[in-house]
Amino acid sequence: MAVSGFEGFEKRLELTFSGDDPASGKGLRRLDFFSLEKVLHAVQCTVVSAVGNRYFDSYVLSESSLFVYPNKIIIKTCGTTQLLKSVRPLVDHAITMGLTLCGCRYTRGSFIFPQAQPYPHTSFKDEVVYLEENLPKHLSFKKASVMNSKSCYKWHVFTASDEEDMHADADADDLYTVEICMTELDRVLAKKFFRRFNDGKTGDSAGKEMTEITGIRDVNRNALICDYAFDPCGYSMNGLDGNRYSTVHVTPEDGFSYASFECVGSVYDDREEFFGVLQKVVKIFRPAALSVSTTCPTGHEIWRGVAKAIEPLGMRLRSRAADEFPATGTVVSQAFTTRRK
Ligand SMILES: C[S@+](CC[C@H](N)C(=O)[O-])C[C@H]1O[C@@H](n2cnc3c(N)ncnc32)[C@H](O)[C@@H]1O
Repeated sequence: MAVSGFEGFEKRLELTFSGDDPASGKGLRRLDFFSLEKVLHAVQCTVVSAVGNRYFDSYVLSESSLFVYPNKIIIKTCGTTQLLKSVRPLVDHAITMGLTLCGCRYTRGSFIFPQAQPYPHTSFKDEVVYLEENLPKHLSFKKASVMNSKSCYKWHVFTASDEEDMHADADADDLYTVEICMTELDRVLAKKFFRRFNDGKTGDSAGKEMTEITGIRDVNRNALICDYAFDPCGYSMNGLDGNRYSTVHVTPEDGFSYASFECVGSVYDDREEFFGVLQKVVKIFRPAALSVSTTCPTGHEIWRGVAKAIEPLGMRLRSRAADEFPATGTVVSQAFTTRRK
């Protein structure tokens, strides 16, 4: 842990692969646990809990989460982890399974303690150079951007795609991703993510209790939840609802408190339901500042209405930035703070 405090802001990497696995259809899910642990060792985190369903496997990590689909891997890590060190080994493992990397997306907010980050996370420039050096050369359609650059909530985005991904039918993918980063959590609410000294509970049982008492269970009652409470504080959970994941991570310590929520949805889903989820999440933490970043197939404006959902909760939209990324779609980053700020 950094001397200054725990870095809650996650780095998030999504790798998409092409190629068939007609025998089992399991693709990357065939990657054995020992190999996964080795990759995570390079990143400097470990698995603390795991659960899978018909569609994907989910792992709660000592520093956030990992999701493995047959043709996609999403890793999100916080603290001083070296997430990008997973790129090479994951691409190499995939090759042994007959899969080829066709898309890469890396996103993160602005670190609270940037000076504590190890290489290659020392700056966004270093991260981009590292990615360019470690991604296969056929991913030649690249773009890097720092969005909302005037706000304290800068949103860093890097994408790379191959020719096939560039010409894939954009309408075939109806999924969007929402990443919410919250800071300066309400102190009373943040206390719920602390454990009592010697509570006699396991990380799993304490996690289950936090999921219930904080209202996280109510965000999506259909989800199968894999949760974990750290000692003396901190919380992580992965939700599995069919082929869709959601994830919550909490660093409740005063002075650098942080919580994140991420989920996927379909552009054809009921928007009101999505806004309801946003409101539930904000009410669980009542942060003084938050950002909502949506990544969505171009032409579907999922970001519209986000401010309408969040402003009635006493927050004001301070900045909004949008940008297009090849084969990825439209990314919109919106930053809010409480009205009193
Ligand atoms: C891993 S969790 C959640 C991470 C997530 N990115 C976030 O900050 O919301 C981090 C919280 O757990 C606490 N924690 C306690 N033991 C930990 C451990 N062994 N590894 C990582 N975090 C631990 C940290 O102090 C912090 O409050």
